[in-house]
Amino acid sequence: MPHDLQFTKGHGTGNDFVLFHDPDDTHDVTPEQVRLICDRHMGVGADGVIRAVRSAAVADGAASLEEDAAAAWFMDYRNADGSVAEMCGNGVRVFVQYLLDQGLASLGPGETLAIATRAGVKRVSRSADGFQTDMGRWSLAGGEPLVRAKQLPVARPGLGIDVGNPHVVVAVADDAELDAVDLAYIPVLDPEPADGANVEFVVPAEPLARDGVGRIRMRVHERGSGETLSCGTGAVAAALAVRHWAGAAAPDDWRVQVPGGVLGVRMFDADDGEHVMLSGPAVLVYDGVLALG
Ligand SMILES: N[C@@H](CCC[C@H](N)C(=O)O)C(=O)O
Repeated sequence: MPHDLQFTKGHGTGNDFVLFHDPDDTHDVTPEQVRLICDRHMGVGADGVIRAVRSAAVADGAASLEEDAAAAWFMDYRNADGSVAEMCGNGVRVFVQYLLDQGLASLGPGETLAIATRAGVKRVSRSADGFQTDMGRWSLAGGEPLVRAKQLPVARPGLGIDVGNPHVVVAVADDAELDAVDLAYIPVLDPEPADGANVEFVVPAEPLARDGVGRIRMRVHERGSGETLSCGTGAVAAALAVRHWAGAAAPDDWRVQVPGGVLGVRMFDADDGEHVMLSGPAVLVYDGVLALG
């Protein structure tokens, strides 16, 4: 049914989203509507749409409530092409800022807010650069597909990493090669993962670690959204991949420079094994109303 969509535009290091709340799951958007909202000429323009729904109102959210009864809000994330994604690392910080701004949640200093996602419960707290999110466990998954991309002179082996959603990280020769890759074209993976993948192109800094911190430059082609200025889960996958390639001497603290800014990634031991923390800013830019046909 046609209705006015009251939305907020926000971003995390330039990865931009249209956010709205639909507490009782009564105003979901169709894939066509998501494509229109995200269209930078015909709509608002965004890399994705984030709907805030009470966890109890949707099956995916109810699953998270079993994991943590405090995870009252479910982050329903859609890519710009209308497809559904399990998780968005930048999005979850912006989602928390949105919940706070709307008076739907509170988060004092030192407190943690549990957010339901399709990749399980993520715990967010305040940090010096904005918010930090415990992204939980990760795994090497998806093998080592060959990556071909426009203006990449040779096919290079990637590393498949699952951080709740699928990624393939590929190291390129140097900054010039990173700048030259044309991500207006979808990178080709061989073999192609069944559910597709976000593809990160990285250049680790030399020397790898200064002051115990590793530094990486990254560009990304996101599944369902194309090239974006940043990808939080991609930054996590990039740091994990570079540490994997570097071996035992590699640090657990990383700064990942993306076209839209800098994200922090830190690996740490938790009760159930190694977790990864992602930190960065969350900015709300403006509110608006869009007539949805
Ligand atoms: N930009 C996000 C990731 C969004 C989902 C991704 N495109 C997918 O399909 O998995 C981030 O910051 O993590």
